[in-house]
Amino acid sequence: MSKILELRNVNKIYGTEIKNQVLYDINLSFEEGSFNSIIGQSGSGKSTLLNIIGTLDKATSGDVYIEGRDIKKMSINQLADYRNKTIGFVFQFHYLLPEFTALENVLMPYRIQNGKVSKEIVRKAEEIMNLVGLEKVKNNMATKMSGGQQQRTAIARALINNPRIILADEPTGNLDSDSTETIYELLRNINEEYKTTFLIITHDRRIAEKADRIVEIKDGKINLDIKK
Ligand SMILES: Nc1ncnc2c1ncn2[C@@H]1O[C@H](COP(=O)(O)OP(=O)(O)OP(=O)(O)O)[C@@H](O)[C@H]1O
Repeated sequence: MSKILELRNVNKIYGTEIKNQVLYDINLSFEEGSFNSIIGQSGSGKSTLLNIIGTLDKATSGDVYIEGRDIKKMSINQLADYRNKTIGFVFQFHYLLPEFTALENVLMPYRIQNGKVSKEIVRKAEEIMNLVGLEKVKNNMATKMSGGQQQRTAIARALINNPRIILADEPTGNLDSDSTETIYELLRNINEEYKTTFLIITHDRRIAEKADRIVEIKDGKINLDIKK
């Protein structure tokens, strides 16, 4: 397997006058197609780490390589392209657009990237929605679905552009334990079917232990790194 992500000596400091160092010299790499969980107490720096990998935030120092490319050397356009094509994001709060249907929400990243959608891409969106068990509610307004259905819509949306990496920040944080299990099985299936690399932040140790690797962040440092 090859490395799809690598962080070298990544530090993050927030603030200019009052400095708050949140990440200390993080060195980590992730194999293509691996299923990883990131755990740690609230405030330990998990989201900051994921946001840096997703280029939503910048490291104060250190290097991040994605598919072997140094993200510091990418232009703004290349970075936007990378965010859209290589990465799929899933957040605790799914940020679906309420005035659109589930299907239209799933199509949105494609529309943003390409301007318009073809029949083919609508078919693909429908296939993904079938995969995540949304065939019956695909034309419902986003607000007229259950929490679990909304989260599955967000997962389908993250998949539409065939990302190589999915970054998920507490994707089941607001769901009950049955829906949590279902969503994790779904993410695992996607990982196995498409060999998509997953980095998932979770508070739930039970869920974390199902991953191939558990990285624990404590006070901005890697405290544990367990590979199975
Ligand atoms: N944009 C920001 N500006 C300033 N400080 C921030 C910012 N984002 C996060 N922090 C600080 O960085 C630290 C780490 O936050 P982060 O969100 O990465 O933690 P976390 O482990 O994801 O926590 P949680 O599990 O509660 O989501 C916290 O002390 C937080 O206050």
